[in-house]
Amino acid sequence: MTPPNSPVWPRDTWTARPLRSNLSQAHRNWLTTPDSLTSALKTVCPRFQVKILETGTRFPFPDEARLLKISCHQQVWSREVLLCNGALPLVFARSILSLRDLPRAWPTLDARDPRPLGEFLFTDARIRRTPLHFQKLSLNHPLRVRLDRFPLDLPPWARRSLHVRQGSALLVTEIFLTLPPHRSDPAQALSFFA
Ligand SMILES: C=C(O[C@@H]1C=C(C(=O)O)C=C[C@H]1O)C(=O)O
Repeated sequence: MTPPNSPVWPRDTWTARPLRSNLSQAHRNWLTTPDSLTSALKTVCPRFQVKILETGTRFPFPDEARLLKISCHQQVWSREVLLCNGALPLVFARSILSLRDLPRAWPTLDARDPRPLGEFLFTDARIRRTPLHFQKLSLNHPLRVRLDRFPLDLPPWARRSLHVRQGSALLVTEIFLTLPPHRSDPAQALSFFA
């Protein structure tokens, strides 16, 4: 079921391995960065900051509702931000969580907290993260529509994973708008294309 008067929603084509596509090695490496994206960005962005775009309760997109096993008509806790280096937006990030889980499993989660979610998602031992999945967003994907207002100079690949705490899943989706400054750490040499 899709919300009333919604556009035609794209197929759900999330995959555990980005397909061979017009992806630069640098873009692939950033897309597959394990652990905290915030931590990785801070190593190359001297003026790293989170710009909160929107917080509140929203309807999930169909491919989000399917992953969270909820209805599209069930509102979720929602937070959308830009991860920036100074005034330059690097990553658009959208995090959603079923409202019924919020107080029990995520009692301290505050959508308006100016700190990056990554600062506690990767420090709380009770939170388990699922493997990253990827999708090249079609033009009519609702996330792509969200990006229309920002400069996008990369192929529109998104990554997402669940952060699970006490059985409740926070879905985090991220899209790189432009590549951060070059990283020289050996981790960047990682490639998931066997
Ligand atoms: C999950 C992380 O947190 C980042 C920060 C977010 C925020 O502050 O809303 C959202 C998604 C991530 O880009 C991370 O650092 O990996």
